[in-house]
Amino acid sequence: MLTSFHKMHGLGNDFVILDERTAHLSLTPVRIAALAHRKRGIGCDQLVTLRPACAEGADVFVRFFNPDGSEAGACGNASRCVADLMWRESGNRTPVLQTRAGVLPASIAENGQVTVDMGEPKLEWQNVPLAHAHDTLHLPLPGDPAAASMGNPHATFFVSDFDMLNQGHALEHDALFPERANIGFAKIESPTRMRLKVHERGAGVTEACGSGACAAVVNAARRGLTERTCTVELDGGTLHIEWAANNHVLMTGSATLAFEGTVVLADYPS
Ligand SMILES: N[C@H](CCC[C@H](N)C(=O)O)C(=O)O
Repeated sequence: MLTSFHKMHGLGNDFVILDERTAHLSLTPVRIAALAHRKRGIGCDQLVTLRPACAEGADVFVRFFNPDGSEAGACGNASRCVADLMWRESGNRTPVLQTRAGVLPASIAENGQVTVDMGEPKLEWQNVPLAHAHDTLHLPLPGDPAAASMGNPHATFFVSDFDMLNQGHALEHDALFPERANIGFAKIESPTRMRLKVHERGAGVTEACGSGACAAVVNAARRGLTERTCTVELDGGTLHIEWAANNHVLMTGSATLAFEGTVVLADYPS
C-alpha cells in the first residue's frame, strides 16, 4: 500500500511529513529510524506525523521524531513547515498547531515567511530537565552553558569559535541531562545578532535548529548578552527570534516544500 508524504525543510533542517489524519500508520521507532536513514530510507533530520487535533482551536496535532527513533516535544523548523503545509491545504494563513509542548499559533505572511509562537520557555531546572537542582543560567559544566526548554531540552554555550562542536555528542549524553539535550554553540556578534550551530539530540549537527535558536536567544538575553529580539544566523539561513513581553517566543523564518512522494511502509522494518 502506498503512503504519501511531504518532504520539507526549514533552512536545510529537513523533514519527512506523514499524514495520519485519515489512516493510522504503524510507525515504530525502528521504522521511523529506517525511514529517516539517508541511504536506506527517504532521509531526513526528523520524521513528522500529522494527526487530528484534540486541543480547542487547533487545526492539527503534530509529533516530531528524531532519526534515532526518539520523540521530541518541539521542533521549530518543522512547526513552520507544517504551518506552511496547512496554509497550502486550506488557504488559512493563521493555522494553529497542537504539539506535545502546547498549542502553537502560526501565521504565514504575504512574503511567505512563517511565524510560529513557540510558547513560553521553561527555565526551572526540573522543567529543562536537569538531573538535580541547579541554576539554569550557569550549568555545572566546563564552558559554563545556560539551559532552557522550548518543550525540548537545550543547553547553550557562548563561544568565540566553534571548536567545541565536536563535543556535542558527549554533551548531549551528559548525566546532567536525564532526557539528553540539544547542544547549541552561540557566537554573539552584536546585541541583536548571533551565529549559532547546534548538535541536535538524536540527530547530530543539523543545518538549522529552530527551537535551538529560540533557546539561544532566551539564554543570551537572560545573561544580558543580547536584546530579547535577535537575528540568529545558522548554517542553513537566518531566523528572527523575539522573546516577547508576554514571555512567548516568536520564531520567524522560511519553510520550503521540496517534493511530495509515496512510500511503501511495509518495506521498512518495524
Ligand atoms: N532534535 C530535537 C528535535 C528537533 C529540533 C530542531 N530540528 C528544531 O528545529 O527545533 C530534540 O530532540 O529535541
